[in-house]
Amino acid sequence: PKDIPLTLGGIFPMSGSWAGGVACKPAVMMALEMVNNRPDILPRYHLNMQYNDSQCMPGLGTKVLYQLLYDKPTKIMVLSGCSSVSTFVAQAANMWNLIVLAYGASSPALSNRERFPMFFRTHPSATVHNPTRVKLFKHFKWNRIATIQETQELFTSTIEDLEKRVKEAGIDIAVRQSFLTDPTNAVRNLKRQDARVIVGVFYEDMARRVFCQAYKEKLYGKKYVWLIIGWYPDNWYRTRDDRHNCTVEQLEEALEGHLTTEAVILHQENTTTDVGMMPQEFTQRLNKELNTSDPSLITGYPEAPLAYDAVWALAFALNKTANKLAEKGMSLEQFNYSNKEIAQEIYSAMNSTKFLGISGNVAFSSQGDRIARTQIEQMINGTYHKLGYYDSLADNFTWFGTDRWIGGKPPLDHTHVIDHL
Ligand SMILES: CC1(C)CO[C@@H](CC(=O)O)CN1
Repeated sequence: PKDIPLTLGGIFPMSGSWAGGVACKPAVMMALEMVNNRPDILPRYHLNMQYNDSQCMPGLGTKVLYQLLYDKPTKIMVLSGCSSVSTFVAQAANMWNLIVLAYGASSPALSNRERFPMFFRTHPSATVHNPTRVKLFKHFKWNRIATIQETQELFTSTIEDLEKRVKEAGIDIAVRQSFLTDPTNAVRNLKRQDARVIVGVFYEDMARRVFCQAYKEKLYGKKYVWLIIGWYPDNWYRTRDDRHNCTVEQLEEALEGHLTTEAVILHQENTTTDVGMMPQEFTQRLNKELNTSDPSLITGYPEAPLAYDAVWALAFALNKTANKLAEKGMSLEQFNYSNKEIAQEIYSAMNSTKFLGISGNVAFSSQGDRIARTQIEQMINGTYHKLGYYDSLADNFTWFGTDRWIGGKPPLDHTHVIDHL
């Protein structure tokens, strides 16, 4: 019987810059219930969780971690959300030999085994877009690229990673612009420097200002292509926003034809998974839990599969560890904060994670990053259309050929003589 308790620590952002805990906590609870009902997984153990709210703030998140550490019983692993909190929690928890598993952290800075020796995340790093961007540059023979970014660490490290990858591919980032809150000059400079293929990385509120400025500078249409992030909420450009003075129609005109990349974090086929239910069933049950008419308006709803799969990842890893320890006459309940040996066993079990979850295949890179597929879309007549997928691990590029261009063909990456004819 599952009568030995194992307790997880849970840190959830219930408010703040990314309140993803609102949808991710229910997903975690659902997974715990499912795992605890599986006699074949951790047959002797019952998984419990003590948790608290970080408000997506690193200081409060750290305080929550210390409370979890000092409150009995001993925690065996910690689940975390926001990048800013995970950056603090993953460094501190390591001092107590705790693995940290993040379901909502996208910052590229977290891909660093020196700083975060026992960190894993089911949420892909923001750099997951970059191999796909390079694949698109090659597909369209674009060798001269421009970038524009909001000055946030998340976007700075994403562009740095992109620069590394384009250099390897013999592609040149000829124009780089950044802005803090007002993109006017940055967009104007893109126009002056004849940017044509433009990668833009910023949060959605800034995206509205960028494209209002792009409209005014006429930095759109048949000679240009923008590649931006695909995880903004649908109709993000229709949101009322007094920080720019463009109409929705003007934004739509500037946005026509742009491309987006985003990680696929919900398994596309409704097939059986290794995690107790099919994707559609998960969505139905989560919608019921969240009890709202439009769950897609709840922050963290897209990431809920990542939180659900995080619990299964740790359950499979703890199960593997329990079996390994039994061979040595040891057991999981012997884990404590000064026991490196058991922590090392859990770490290597996490490293070899591989299962089909609600969010698709779950596996981690050597730096603990989620390995994920990306999907490519294009805005055509105001709505997003799927253009293809890219799996960088297998270098598998699926292209539907459904891309449509204002000038009837893809734009060139720089001025050609024929432009003037
Ligand atoms: C795709 C997004 C919105 C990126 O930010 C993540 C939050 C974070 O990285 O702090 C959540 N998921």
